[in-house]
Amino acid sequence: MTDHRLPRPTPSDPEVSTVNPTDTTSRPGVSIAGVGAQPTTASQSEAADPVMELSAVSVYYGAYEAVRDTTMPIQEKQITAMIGPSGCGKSTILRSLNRMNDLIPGARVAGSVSYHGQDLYARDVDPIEVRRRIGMVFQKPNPFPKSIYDNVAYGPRVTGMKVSNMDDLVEKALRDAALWDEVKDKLKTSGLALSGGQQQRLCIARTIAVRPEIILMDEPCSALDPIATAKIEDLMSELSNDYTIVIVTHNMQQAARVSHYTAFFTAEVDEQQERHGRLVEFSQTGKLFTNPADKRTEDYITGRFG
Ligand SMILES: Nc1ncnc2c1ncn2[C@@H]1O[C@H](COP(=O)(O)OP(=O)(O)OP(=O)(O)O)[C@@H](O)[C@H]1O
Repeated sequence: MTDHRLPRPTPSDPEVSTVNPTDTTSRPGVSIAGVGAQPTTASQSEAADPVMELSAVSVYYGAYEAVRDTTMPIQEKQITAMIGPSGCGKSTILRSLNRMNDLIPGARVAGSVSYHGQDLYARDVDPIEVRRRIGMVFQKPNPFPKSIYDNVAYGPRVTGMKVSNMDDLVEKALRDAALWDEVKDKLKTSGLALSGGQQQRLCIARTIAVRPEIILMDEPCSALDPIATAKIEDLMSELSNDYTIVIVTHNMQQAARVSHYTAFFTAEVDEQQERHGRLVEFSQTGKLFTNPADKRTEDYITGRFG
C-alpha cells in the first residue's frame, strides 16, 4: 500500500525541535525528504474515502475573515467542484488545500485541513512538499518561457526527483495530459507558441510530471474557447481515474458535467456590512443540481441570484 504520510524530519535531525501536532501555525521552508505519494490503483468503488478534510476552516486576509467555518471532505479520485457567486471565497478555500495562501502576506488559515489524516498546517510539514503532492493549475495558462520539453521536465529537475529516463517521463506526462500527439514533433518549441488550450494542457502535464496525488484547478477553462474547454473537461474525467481533482468554476454547467461532488458557497453580509464567504451546501453533484437541500442553492442554480 502506498504511504501517503507527509514525511517528517526524524528526531535525530538537528533542525527538529519539538513537534506539536495541534499547532496550526505555518513555518515555511522546513525541509523534508520527498517520498512521492503515487496515485494508487484503487478502483472507483474503493475510492469513496476522503483524502482531505476541511474542518471549521476560516481564512483571513489580515483582520478580514474572507471565508467562515468551512467543513467538507474531498473524496479520493473524484472531482469536487466549488461554485458560487464572485467573491464568496472559492479560490481562497482552494488555495488553503495546498498552502498557497502561505504565499500571500497577511493570509491566515484557522481550523483544520487534513491530508490522509495529517494536519497540513502542522509545524513540521514542508509547504513545498505539500504543493508537490497537491498541485495547482491556474485560470490563465502560464507555461514557462521554455521549450515544451523543459516545461514538463522542470518540476522533476528542481524537486530532485529520481528519474531514470526523463524522455519517458515527459512523454508519459504529455500523453496523460492528452497533448502528446499534438506536440511530439516539436518538443523543443517554446511552450508559449502553443494555443491557449494546448498551453493549459501543457500546464496540466507540468503538474502531473511531479506525480501529485491531488490536482487543484482554479477556473482552468475560463480563458479558453468551447472546443478547448471540452478537451479539458474530457481530460479531467480521464484524470479522475488516477487523481483527485478539485475545481473552482463559474460555470454551473461545467460543474454539473464533470464533477462528482459540488460545494456551493455564497457571501453573507454581517451587521458591519462586511461580506464573508460561507459554504451553504456540499453534496453529490446530481443531488445538488436536482434536489438541493438549501433554498439559497436552489435560487443560485436556477439563476434567481448570483
Ligand atoms: N490576496 C487577497 N488579499 C485580500 N483580500 C483578498 C485576497 N484574495 C481574495 N480576497 C478577498 O477574499 C474574498 C474571497 O475572494 P476569492 O477570490 O476567494 O473569491 P472567489 O469566490 O474565488 O471569487 P471569484 O469567483 O470572483 O474569483 C473577497 O472578498 C476578496 O476580495
